Amino acid sequence: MPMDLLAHVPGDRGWPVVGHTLSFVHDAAGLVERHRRAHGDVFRMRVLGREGVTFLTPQATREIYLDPGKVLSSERGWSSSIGPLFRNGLMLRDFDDHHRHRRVMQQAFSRAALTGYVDAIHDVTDRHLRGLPAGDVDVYVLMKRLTLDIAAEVFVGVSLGQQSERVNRAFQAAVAASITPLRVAVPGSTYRRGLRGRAELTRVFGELVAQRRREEPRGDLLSRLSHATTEDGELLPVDDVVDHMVFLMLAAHDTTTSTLAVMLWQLALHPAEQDRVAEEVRALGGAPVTPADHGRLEHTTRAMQEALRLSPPVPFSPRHALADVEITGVRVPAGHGVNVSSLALHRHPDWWTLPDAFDPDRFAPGREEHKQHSHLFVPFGGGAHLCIGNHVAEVMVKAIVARLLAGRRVTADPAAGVVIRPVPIPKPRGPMLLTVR
Ligand code: HEM
Repeated sequence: MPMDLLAHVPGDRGWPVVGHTLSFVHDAAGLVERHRRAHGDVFRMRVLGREGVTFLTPQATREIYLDPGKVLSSERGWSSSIGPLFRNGLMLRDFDDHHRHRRVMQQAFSRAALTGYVDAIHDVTDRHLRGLPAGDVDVYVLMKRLTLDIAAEVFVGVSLGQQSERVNRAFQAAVAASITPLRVAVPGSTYRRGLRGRAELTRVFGELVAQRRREEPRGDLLSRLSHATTEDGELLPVDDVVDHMVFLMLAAHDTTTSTLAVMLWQLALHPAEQDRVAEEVRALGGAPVTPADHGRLEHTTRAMQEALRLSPPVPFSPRHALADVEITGVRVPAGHGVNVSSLALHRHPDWWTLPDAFDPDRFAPGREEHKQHSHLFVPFGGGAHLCIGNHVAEVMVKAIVARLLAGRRVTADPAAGVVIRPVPIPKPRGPMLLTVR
């Protein structure tokens, strides 16, 4: 029997072969909470074939994200779930290679680029929501369509039109495949559908990158990335741009959809909070939301933070120890996983008042619960892999909420019993119905 190198870490190895994977997929929050209650803030788990240590303290989160010894691989951490499906994306690169690609990609996330995206986001949102009829609507479905259209027009620079449904299906198949426990491409399997979806996305983006390179640079993200250059003044190979774009769709689309759905749902359940947001967004007078407006939209900002706290779109950040490492004094031997969990940290009872309650004022001056530690509230991660799209996400979420709530009111039935499955990216298990008036 091989030596158990994690014997010093509390916890167990779960079921034979699958470990804790099934509980993780079906109830990740419950699984982590059960482990926390039984073992404290550091415990072992075995998920999707990776055996590792999960840390639930902000200090450990800081040490893991900053990784001063450069021994924690994001690529190896993420590849067991999204690897073949979202290969070579920025999060699936490490150290110098990651740094080189991130510098190139940064050109598509500069302040000037963001300014260009703002108007386009506003236009698509306006077009979508202008004709929204009063009545019941599934807010998750509505937001998913809207963010996909934004991704198509603002990021890809095309109206995907008839291709839109196919691209969306291909994309969803790839996302679903990323957490399926059965990771072999047998006919009819989720994993095989995912690999086919990936192939379809590669084809569509391959054609688009070639097209952008034949054209003059334009304002969309794909064009910026297609024309971005390395320090030596060279363009990235087409395959790299395609891999980055497919990954960006993953990183940008379901994350903002989930944030918007949770935020609007909570505002529907909390009319007084909705009033405060509505008053602020009406004061904008229909102008596009820009990064400069964030100061004026303080209630909107807190409501967004609270949605990100309760339902972080990236609930876990897995890493893989390439060498022996000590995190907050706990030894993790080389070859094992290391997990950060914003999902658990954001509701940790030692740090937050009534952690399950929607209470945006916990972020307000005077309380600022999130400031107890630099790495307690980490919806966008930290360190070298900090979300590159955080400003885009913020503008997008606020622009959509502003457009929706400036002239309308949303309500929801508190007894509807909406349950959100947190992994891989939060999604309601059934309809998430809002009544729009
Ligand atoms: C509310 C929305 C979003 C949330 C909560 C979010 C969260 C995150 C988190 C936590 C990470 C780091 C994961 C890790 O270290 O393991 C990350 C990385 C990343 N995000 Fe976001 N994200 C959001 C929206 C976006 C958008 C809109 C884009 C692009 C337009 C984007 C692009 C990326 C990219 C490219 C990375 C990888 C960065 C790197 O490895 O250097 N994200 N995101």
